[in-house]
Amino acid sequence: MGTRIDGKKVAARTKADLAKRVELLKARGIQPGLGTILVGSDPGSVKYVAGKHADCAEIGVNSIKRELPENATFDQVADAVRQLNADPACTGYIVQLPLPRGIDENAIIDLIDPKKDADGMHPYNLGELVLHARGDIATPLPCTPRGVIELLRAYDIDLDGKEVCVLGRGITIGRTIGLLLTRKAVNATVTLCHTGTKDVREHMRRADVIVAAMGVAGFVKPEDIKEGSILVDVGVSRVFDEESGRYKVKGDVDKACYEKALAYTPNPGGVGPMTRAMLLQNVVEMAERQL
Ligand SMILES: Nc1nc2c(c(=O)[nH]1)N[C@@H](CN(C=O)c1ccc(C(=O)N[C@@H](CCC(=O)O)C(=O)O)cc1)CN2
Repeated sequence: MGTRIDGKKVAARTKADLAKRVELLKARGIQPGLGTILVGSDPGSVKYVAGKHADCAEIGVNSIKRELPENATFDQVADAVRQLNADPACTGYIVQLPLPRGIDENAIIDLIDPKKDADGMHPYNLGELVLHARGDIATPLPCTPRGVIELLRAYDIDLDGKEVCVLGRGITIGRTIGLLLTRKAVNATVTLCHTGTKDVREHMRRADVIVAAMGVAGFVKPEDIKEGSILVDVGVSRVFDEESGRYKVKGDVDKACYEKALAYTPNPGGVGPMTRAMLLQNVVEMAERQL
């Protein structure tokens, strides 16, 4: 059985460290404040946003909440974005994704002030990431990819020279994690697989590390992975559980794979808590840049 990589534990340690940094910021007259824009009432999004504010309270960051109805227009969402851009109490903010159907997410993300882009998803910040393969980077990094890398680092898993197979081309991780994994400091080789990939199982079998982010419950099977691989499960599906009579989060990795793996992130309890911790880290770093 591979090592279980405990995202909750690493996230708790990260938050404890961030709480100290927030104290230092406050002592120097800077109060960080995280804003969230939530449009509609998707139960997952409502829960994630509530979690973000609970995290803020835990480490001493102020919360600014903007909620809009499911039928909000593009202009109403854009107005909320412009207000947070202009609000000095808001040092960083996010627009919770997905937005209701019909609202152009990319056009909304474009309107975010890159200096307040706590998700690291604005085209300017993604462009900075493309440009800076080496050295330090002073722009916010996308939270989920950063969370994956920090989580593996916390378990001394060195990605230098490793073959990483990424499954899924979504904006929160699939499209962006390669930019972080291929930075000189990480030095991994990345293959991005998606619905157009011819033999995805062949790619998985070759990989040292699989980052599964497709949202297809149990997609990665034991016969698809090599002995001693590292499995990072980011996929989220809500599947009805007959035993408890409730919907439960199921990842992309079939639990039977854990026997064959060197290490694996459980789901839930792996990358999710790190996504939240990295959002706070971005907020704290953005505030520290004001010093
Ligand atoms: N603007 C953004 N929207 C979305 C992002 C994002 O990073 N920025 N990512 C996801 C949702 N997300 C954060 O927003 C997120 C997802 C999951 C978790 C988490 O801690 N999950 C728990 C399980 C929780 C459950 O039971 O449902 C876990 O994995 O242990 C945190 C944040 C899409 N939208």
